Amino acid sequence: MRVWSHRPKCMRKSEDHDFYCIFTSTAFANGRGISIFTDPATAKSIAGLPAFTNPETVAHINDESGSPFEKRALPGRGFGLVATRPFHRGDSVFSHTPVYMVNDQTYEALNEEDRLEMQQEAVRRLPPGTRDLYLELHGHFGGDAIDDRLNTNSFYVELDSDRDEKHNIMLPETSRINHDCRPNSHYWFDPDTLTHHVHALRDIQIGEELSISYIDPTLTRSTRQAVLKNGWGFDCSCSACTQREIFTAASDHRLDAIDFLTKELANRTEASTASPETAELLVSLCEQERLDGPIADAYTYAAIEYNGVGDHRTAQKYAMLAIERGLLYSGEKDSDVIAMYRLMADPQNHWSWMYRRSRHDP
Ligand SMILES: C[S@@+](CC[C@H](N)C(=O)[O-])C[C@H]1O[C@@H](n2cnc3c(N)ncnc32)[C@H](O)[C@@H]1O
Repeated sequence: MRVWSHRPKCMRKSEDHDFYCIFTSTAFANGRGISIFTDPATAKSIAGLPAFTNPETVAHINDESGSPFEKRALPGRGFGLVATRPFHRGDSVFSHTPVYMVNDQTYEALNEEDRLEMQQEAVRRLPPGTRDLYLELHGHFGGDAIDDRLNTNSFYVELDSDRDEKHNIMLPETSRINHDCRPNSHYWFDPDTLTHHVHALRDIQIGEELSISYIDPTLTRSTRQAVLKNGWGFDCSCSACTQREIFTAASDHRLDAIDFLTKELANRTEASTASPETAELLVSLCEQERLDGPIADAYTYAAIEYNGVGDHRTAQKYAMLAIERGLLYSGEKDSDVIAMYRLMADPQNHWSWMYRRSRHDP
């Protein structure tokens, strides 16, 4: 069966470069449609994914009937999404398929003028309702309207971790969620079903704005603010950015400690001084910093460290916590989440069993 609804349109910079083409399916995801600007080999592997070969996997993904939130104009932040019913931690907010995907390599591989022309064609080929969703998005930088919306709203994803295949994807509904450095929601992308899932990271009250973090929330305040200003053009006024100086200094100090401890825990050589206490301190700092997503990594380190010294019960406790939080933060296919399922089921046969012991034993 033919996958693409239009004949792919291809361009390349010169004969020394590869072709990059627009591949469109107007039927994808029950008629939502998708345009993909990538190389032919990647398009071929995308066309072989369950998202395309088994349309049922994405037939109901973008259904927002009965959505527990509404789009509202919010002072100083444009539009945002506000909860209309309470969410518990772990509740699904929504899931969507991208309407446009663009390979990162197109910036290198095509002249700027050609790249912009191709993007315009990619959006033009979408079904009218989907095209409108794209065009209605907020643009921050000015210039080419399609590119401006891409730069303001896209999410960066890896399609295949074994290949250097980075793509920016556009999800118009998810792009309505504003930023907070201590967000109440987080997302992850399933490359097999081409589906982007958003979940509540903590309980959310009726009337509370849904938020995600656009950046690494473990950065210190001045760095977070600079990245947000450069990348999205706003001065962050979230509670972590606007607390009194003495609280900011304490927060930055904790964030520096989180960075230091994480590096120590990631060091699996005999030279590492990491221990269960190191991991406990990391967990505690993440709690104090309200890092409800990154704490998944701290739980993972704690499980490994406890298993590394032969305390399998505490290792299993942290593995369970890592799974619960990791499913919200990184998804079920994440390698750490999979490793924690394995450790939970059989700690003594996990690679980490007693691995720190060799450091001390003669
Ligand atoms: C991905 S869009 C988010 C939705 C956007 N508010 C809208 O109206 O479509 C990103 C843009 O939203 C605004 N924004 C997001 N989070 C914000 C925040 N915490 N404070 C102020 N503006 C924010 C900025 O203009 C940013 O460039």
